[in-house]
Amino acid sequence: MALKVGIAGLGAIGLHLAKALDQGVEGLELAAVAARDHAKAAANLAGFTRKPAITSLAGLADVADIVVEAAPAAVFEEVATAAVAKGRIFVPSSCGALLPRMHLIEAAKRSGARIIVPTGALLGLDAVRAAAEGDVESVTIETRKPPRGLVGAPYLEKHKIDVTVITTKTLVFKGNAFDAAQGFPANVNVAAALALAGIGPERTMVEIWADPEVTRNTHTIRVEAAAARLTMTIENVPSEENPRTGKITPLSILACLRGLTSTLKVGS
Ligand SMILES: NC(=O)C1=CN([C@@H]2O[C@H](COP(=O)(O)OP(=O)(O)OC[C@H]3O[C@@H](n4cnc5c(N)ncnc54)[C@H](OP(=O)(O)O)[C@@H]3O)[C@@H](O)[C@H]2O)C=CC1
Ligand SMILES: O=C([O-])CC(=O)C(=O)O
Repeated sequence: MALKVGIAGLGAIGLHLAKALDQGVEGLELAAVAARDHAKAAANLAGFTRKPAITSLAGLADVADIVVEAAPAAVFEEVATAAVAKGRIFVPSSCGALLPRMHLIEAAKRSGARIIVPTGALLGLDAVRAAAEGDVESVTIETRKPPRGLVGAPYLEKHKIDVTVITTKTLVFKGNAFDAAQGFPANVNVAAALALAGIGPERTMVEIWADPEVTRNTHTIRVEAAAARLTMTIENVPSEENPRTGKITPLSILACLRGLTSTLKVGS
């Protein structure tokens, strides 16, 4: 029987994922979505072959085996708490919001839920996880975004940094992944995912650059480990709906969901 999928948020990630599931993915069925604006959601779902139910954020966990969170970080807790309490498979996009809520992992152990953080807009988490089974000296991520992809970040507002007037590449943040995720909740979920895959949010170091010379959201990770040295870069095409979000993100989550049911799964 197909696993039922619920999606919180129908934006750059959620709507693309919903469309892909509606087109048919073996072993998965789109059962429900949660949206802020139900009329807008109904319009977005109008052409779907099988219309999913529209529920509340917490209500997704009542009908879905797999709850995908693809909403603003501000509502993460509502989706996550219900999914974990009901023992579902929880797939967070706003994984930066998981860092200050590690109690959810203990709650998942009690309920039987699983929390599966997708690679999302990043790359190489298979190799980082493998390296972290041994000794790792350092993990860093350097993120370069067109300035418009950083607008609205609380860290920039707090420090009165106006990225819209930047004309040359500028380092706007340097620190650990925990602080990066708090200061840039809609911009560097990749840093949180990297931290969770490797050596944790305190030891994972992050640089964020506002760079008018780049057109893509570009992430370079560097790992110095006993078993290997890794340097990898991904250059993400920003999505039309949300320039902060690379187009690869819903594709990565789709690949992650396929991996939950497929007979052949490639990569760790
Ligand atoms: N892990 C990763 O690699 C990546 C993670 N992300 C993160 O994933 C999350 C989603 O990103 P993205 O799809 O680009 O964001 P969008 O802003 O494009 O979409 C978010 C959606 O959530 C909806 N929404 C807002 N409030 C609520 C609510 N209370 N209940 C239900 N739905 C709500 C919005 O509706 P409306 O438009 O009507 O307000 C919108 O449809 C973000 O936190 C983002 O930072 C993004 C890229 C990569
Ligand atoms: O990590 C994020 O939140 C989004 C991001 O940088 C990208 O999509 O390239």
